[in-house]
Amino acid sequence: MTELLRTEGLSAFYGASQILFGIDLSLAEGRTLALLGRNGAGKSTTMKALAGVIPTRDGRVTFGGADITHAPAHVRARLGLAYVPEDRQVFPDHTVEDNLLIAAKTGPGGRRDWTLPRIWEAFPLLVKLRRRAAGRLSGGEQQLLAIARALMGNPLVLLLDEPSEGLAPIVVATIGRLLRELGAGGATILLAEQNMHFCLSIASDAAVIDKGHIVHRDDIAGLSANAEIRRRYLAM
Ligand SMILES: Nc1ncnc2c1ncn2[C@@H]1O[C@H](COP(=O)(O)OP(=O)(O)OP(=O)(O)O)[C@@H](O)[C@H]1O
Repeated sequence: MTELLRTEGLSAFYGASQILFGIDLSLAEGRTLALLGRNGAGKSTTMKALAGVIPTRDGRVTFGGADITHAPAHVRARLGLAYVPEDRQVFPDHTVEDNLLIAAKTGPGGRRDWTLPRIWEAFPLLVKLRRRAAGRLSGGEQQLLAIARALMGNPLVLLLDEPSEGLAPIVVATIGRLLRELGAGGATILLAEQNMHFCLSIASDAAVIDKGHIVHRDDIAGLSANAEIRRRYLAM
């Protein structure tokens, strides 16, 4: 298995407050890794540090073998790391279609797997919304659009920060189905989530974060079977 993304001893701060304490993660091509933890555990901070939105104070991040520890966000994006933040950040005044077209580009190594027609095929819900302003979509529709927009850049890795958060169960199920299909199609995904149940049929691997430390690693089935870890770190 080819390792695509790796962190070693990653630490990050907000001002003087240390939030991440030596995070070690490894994501291999074609795998979906769920980064699970409670509210405030450090999931979003890890995703921001990987996306280059906040600086890494200590440690090392490599992507496709290249050291990107101090690379700015736009360089990481160009190398094929696509980040979908918790608040989605679609362009509210642009239509769904324009949001997608703005993001269209050939990926690393000339990848062109994702085009507008293929997005319409994979996201049938977006087809009838194509002329609607993104700001007028529901939260779930915006989440789908944000994932579709990330794919339009033909990335190597998707970083998804809590895609199920705050959404109705039926929408969560739609997003779950989509991520499962992407994974089955060979996508490589890092998925930050509080909701382990959402990850069960999507992720292959799991890492549990608590107070800025990785406290447990397993495959997702192993984590699901580990009542003690779930109770201690996921409150479930
Ligand atoms: N901009 C910020 N400035 C200072 N502290 C922050 C900031 N953002 C987050 N924190 C703190 O960092 C810690 C980790 O937050 P983070 O958002 O990474 O957690 P999380 O696991 O993603 O939780 P959530 O599910 O609530 O998003 C928390 O203690 C939080 O209060």
